[in-house]
Amino acid sequence: MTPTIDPKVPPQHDLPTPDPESPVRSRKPYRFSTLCATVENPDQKDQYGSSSVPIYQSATFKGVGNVYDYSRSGNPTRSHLEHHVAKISSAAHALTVSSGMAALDVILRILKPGDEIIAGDDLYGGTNRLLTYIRSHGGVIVHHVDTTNPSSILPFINPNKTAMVLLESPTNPLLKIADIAAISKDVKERAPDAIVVVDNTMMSPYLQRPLEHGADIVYDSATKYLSGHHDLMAGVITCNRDDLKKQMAFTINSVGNALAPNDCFLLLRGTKTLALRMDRQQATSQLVATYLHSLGFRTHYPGLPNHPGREIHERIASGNGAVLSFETGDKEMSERIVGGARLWGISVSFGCVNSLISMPCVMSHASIDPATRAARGLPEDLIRLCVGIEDPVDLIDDLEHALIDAGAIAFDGQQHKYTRVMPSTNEELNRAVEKLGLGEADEQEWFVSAPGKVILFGEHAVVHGVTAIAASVDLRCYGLTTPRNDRKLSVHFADIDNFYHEWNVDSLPWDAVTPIAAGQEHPDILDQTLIDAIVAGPLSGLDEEAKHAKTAGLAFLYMYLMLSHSRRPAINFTARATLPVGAGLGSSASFSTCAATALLLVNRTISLPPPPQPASTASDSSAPHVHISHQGRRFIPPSIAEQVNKWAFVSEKVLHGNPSGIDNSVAVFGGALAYTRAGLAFGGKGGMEQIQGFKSLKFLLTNSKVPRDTKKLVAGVGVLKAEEPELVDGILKSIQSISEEARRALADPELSRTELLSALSALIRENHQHLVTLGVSHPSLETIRTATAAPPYELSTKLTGAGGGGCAVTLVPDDFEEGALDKLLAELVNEKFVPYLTSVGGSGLGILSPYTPPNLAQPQPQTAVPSGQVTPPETPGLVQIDAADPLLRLAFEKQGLSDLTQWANGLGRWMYV
Ligand SMILES: Nc1ncnc2c1ncn2[C@@H]1O[C@H](COP(=O)(O)OP(=O)(O)O)[C@@H](O)[C@H]1O
Ligand SMILES: C[C@@](O)(CCOP(=O)(O)O)CC(=O)O
Repeated sequence: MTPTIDPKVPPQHDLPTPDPESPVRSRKPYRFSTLCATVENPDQKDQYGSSSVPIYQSATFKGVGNVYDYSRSGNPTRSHLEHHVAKISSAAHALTVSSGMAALDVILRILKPGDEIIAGDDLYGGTNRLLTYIRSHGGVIVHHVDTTNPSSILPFINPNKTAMVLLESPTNPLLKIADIAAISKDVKERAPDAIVVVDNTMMSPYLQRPLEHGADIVYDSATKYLSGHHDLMAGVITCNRDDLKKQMAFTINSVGNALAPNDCFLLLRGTKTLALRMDRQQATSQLVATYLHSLGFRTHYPGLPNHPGREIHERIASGNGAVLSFETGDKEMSERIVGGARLWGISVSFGCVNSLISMPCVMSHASIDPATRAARGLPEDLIRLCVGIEDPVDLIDDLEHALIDAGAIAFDGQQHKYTRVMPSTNEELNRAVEKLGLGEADEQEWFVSAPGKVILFGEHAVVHGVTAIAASVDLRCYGLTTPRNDRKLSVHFADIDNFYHEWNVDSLPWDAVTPIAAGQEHPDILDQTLIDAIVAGPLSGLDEEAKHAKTAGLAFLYMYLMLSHSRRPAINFTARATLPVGAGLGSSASFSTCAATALLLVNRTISLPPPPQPASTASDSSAPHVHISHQGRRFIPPSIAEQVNKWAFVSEKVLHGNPSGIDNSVAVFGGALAYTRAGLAFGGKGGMEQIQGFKSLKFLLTNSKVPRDTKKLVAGVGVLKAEEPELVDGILKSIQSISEEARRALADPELSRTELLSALSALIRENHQHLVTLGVSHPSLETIRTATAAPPYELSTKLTGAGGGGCAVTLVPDDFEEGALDKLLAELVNEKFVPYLTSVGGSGLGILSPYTPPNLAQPQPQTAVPSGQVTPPETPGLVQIDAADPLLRLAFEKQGLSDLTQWANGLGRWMYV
């Protein structure tokens, strides 16, 4: 596919600049508005000299071999229009069809199954819908990336597969800027056959001509500025390449979606005033944007000095257009503003001479499901304004009235002017939670959590392919990402000596990253080059004493660099856990799961399914039934859980060298699992299976408080296995049969409760002895074992996790007397151990829903309150919030550890795997 026209040389137009009349003063080429107003086609002179192009309202044309025969294939009014559009677009060819979406459809039909498209992630809803359709019905692979960052496209360009890159700039409705020129150059260098397509509707050919910046095809919804009056629907396509024009003209003729003669006439008339309308509309837009910005609303308009893409936009376009959007901080307030405006008509679309107001999330972008909207950072409270040609004073006056009536601004007697009424602190906080995941480039907030684990049988042996049995514990790690606006990345590990560190995003070792191609998974082996680059770069200045934080930082940075290569978001990540760190209860896996989930969400590698349906009422039997009782369990689909699990395993490898994967699997999936490492399967094929029964068992976990190093302990068993293979193999076999026996006992309905408990007790003692032989016990663990085994307790205890210190787990029978338990706990505490009576088998990975109304001020009570009893108000816990800081982060970091879980649960609805 070689272009027959050099796109760098604009084609000559048929409205020639008149010859110089004087040798000293030459005539200049006609300017845009002159071209617009002058509809002339030397090849189509009208026989009567009509001043306006006539409407050839005829389906057929008589005769054989004439220029026109059937209006589906060609019509004189349409030819006039297409000639005119090509002229004002500086294009060799123009085609006109029945709508902007019809234009995109014609363009997309160039693709074949298996082709790949790279498209933006802030696209018009209709474009998104059509792309989704061709993905599911046309076998075309669509990658949505942040096109406002040219380097985000690079990892997705495949010289053999990328067939099209679809851009919008400015995007609608967030007005983000894509560098069409730089992206076109990058694409052409890497995939010369790929076609760059630009939706230029927001700008029109007056303000931006992407063909001049390297695009191959440009299309406009001519329903907007080109026609200007919202009295017709049309789409135009322009290009310089003959081959592309031929192919698209073939499609138009085949499907019959060319623009009808009457609409061609109206569109031709509309284009004559394009420049005049646009000049007025964008001048007023600048005034409106400045007005809203000065009131303190977050306003998106490329004409504002703080617009992040302003410089690029000025390079590729000659004006800022007449669409802008702003955020109020409160969806209901936005609805009141939109409802209160009179001159601004509530309507979808834009480009009309009349001004319009809308809320994209409930109108033009409603066809994008809420989860995708959230993932792509479209704020639910966003108001879009499309400015018309009315008097600017009237427009601003009307908007001001709507803002006042909605309570968004109020008169400040001291300042003698209207100022913004900030949503109250709680509303701001609610908004902060509501914005979880609703981030645009600089707005990612996700709150996630994952449980720790207790291994009942099979630790260490599981590394070598033996089946292990583990369950989640009700102690959790929490992770929160919040946006930063200073191009920095920071981590705050509150549990590791309150470690905090920040880096400039752009100075991270990006060059050392080999991005993982779309659709591929992280390889089994870690990228040592990247690890070395992180250790030698961002981690090099850190204090040697911060060893644990450094390892956690390494795991976090490794995932950040791999996952954020295209987006490079500036964020803070804070982790806090109610779990003891490094005690054998899987703190590293729950941390890894939180970090992996947050990074996958921030980078939009995963996005949540749409919000749950509202609960059905008894009177509405037709509504889908929703299980309120499961409290969001099973909301996160297995595909997302598996992806998180893979990345959590990557992080575990960074932290532990050769982990089995059991800890992260429990942290992600929750419940109780029989887990066998894939690839090594000792007792059969690898995999994991949920097992029931643990929830009803009572366990005592005792932290010896002796620090240990999982990596070294796992490596130590590896060395022993190499040195004494027979001994270790024998132990592995025995542990395999212990796990199998435990699984059988738990699943056996015939076994009485007493028999089950005594079988498990025996297996616990046996397993512990094998771990002693493997050399991973510790005197402190033996002390705990002896104390719990002594009369009158006579309980069975084993070490759990890597051993060498850390925790021991003790099975507590149902009928174990409470007084005896208290006495045992007191003895353990007396020995300076920390006992926990935990419950096991609860939920795995949780993500705080971005959909539900949050409840920051009043955490949900955790226990059921008998009816009739008044619940005393909970202490909000959110006190002393520094308004300058991101509220949610501050509240999270300040929350007391003992209340952390209750506080987090009270924030809103958690969705679990
Ligand atoms: N809440 C946390 N914040 C930051 N890093 C953590 C956290 N929890 C665990 N880690 C990382 O995991 C390491 C502990 O792993 P490990 O010794 O295996 O303990 P565990 O048995 O609890 O998983 C820590 O040194 C740290 O690097
Ligand atoms: C020893 C081992 O079986 C469990 C490690 O648990 P922990 O790090 O002590 O929580 C190692 C593994 O399975 O990766």
